Amino acid sequence: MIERIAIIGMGTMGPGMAARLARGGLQVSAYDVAPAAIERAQAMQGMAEGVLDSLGIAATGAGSVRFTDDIAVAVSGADLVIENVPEKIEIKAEVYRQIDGLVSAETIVASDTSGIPITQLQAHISNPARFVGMHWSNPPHIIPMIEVIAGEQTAPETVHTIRDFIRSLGLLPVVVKKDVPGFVENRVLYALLREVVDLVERGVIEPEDVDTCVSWGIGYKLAVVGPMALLDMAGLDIYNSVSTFLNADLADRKDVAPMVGQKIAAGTLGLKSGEGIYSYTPERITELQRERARKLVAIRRILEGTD
Ligand SMILES: NC(=O)C1=CN([C@@H]2O[C@H](COP(=O)(O)OP(=O)(O)OC[C@H]3O[C@@H](n4cnc5c(N)ncnc54)[C@H](O)[C@@H]3O)[C@@H](O)[C@H]2O)C=CC1
Ligand SMILES: Cc1ncc(C(=O)O)c(C(=O)O)c1O
Repeated sequence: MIERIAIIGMGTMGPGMAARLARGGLQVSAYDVAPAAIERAQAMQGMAEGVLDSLGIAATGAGSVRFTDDIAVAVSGADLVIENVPEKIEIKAEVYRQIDGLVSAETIVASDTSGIPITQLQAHISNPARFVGMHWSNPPHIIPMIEVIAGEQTAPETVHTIRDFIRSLGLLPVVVKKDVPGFVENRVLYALLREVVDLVERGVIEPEDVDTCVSWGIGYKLAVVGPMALLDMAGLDIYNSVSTFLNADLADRKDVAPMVGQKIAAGTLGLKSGEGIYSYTPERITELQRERARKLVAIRRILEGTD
């Protein structure tokens, strides 16, 4: 039974995850190596709780989030540790080395990796049978789908425990059957992102217009009709006809588009640096976060039939 959870890494994903798990009645310990990240995560709890209220997610039991700057305190007695540090194998491996001697043989260690194969990650931990991929989607307190991925050495019961645990929280587990890079969600997303970056780079369309095209075209529709169901809605004959001339013309570069490297070299990373594809003032960032949360909540409530 999972009751005590440690989250290692309180950056973009950790704070919302902590709030959502606490709302499910869990005792959450939240740790980060950077004191500023802990402070920011503490400050964000109120906002995340407000969003959970507006989603109509009632508290099940007396869950809590306790912040600590000591990893040993964080993982002590944990039934589940969720590693949530940057997407670099060496950083994740160092965390596994640190927690290895601190957790029990029963503790499940899960990684929120966006797509590093679980088989590669579990090579760095002494109990790989209890190691599993648990890939949340951003913002994690709002998006209900979580991918569950086994590596070659993950025990089937570890996958079942995490899948059932996610379900018990009222969330939607999707078990990915093969440990492919990017799993499923990010393979689909990155196929789309490669194409839109290529279209903008080639001057086919402006960034604002591609956002309108995707959000109000396929994006809006896909929230209601999944891509496999969409094939039936359009007709497989249409898909076949379009694919015969279009597939050969789609972006297929193996490296990352130069536009992205140029922006990173200029220090323009997106919201976190105030400029990326678009420019943002600090006020606009706060406004956007509120507006996006409000709209995602409204759409989710409609899709769930609660509004
Ligand atoms: N940002 C996103 O949209 C999503 C990210 N992910 C994945 O989740 C993981 C975390 O991503 P983000 O939250 O975006 O990263 P982030 O860079 O925003 O935050 C990572 C946090 O880890 C902390 N950290 C670094 N080394 C540490 C260590 N040794 N011990 C403890 N804390 C440490 C950093 O101080 C930072 O606060 C990555 O694997 C990422 O690929 C998964 C889903 C969505
Ligand atoms: C750009 C990007 N990359 C990775 C992820 C992820 O799920 O790991 C996301 C996300 O939205 O969650 C993302 O937007």
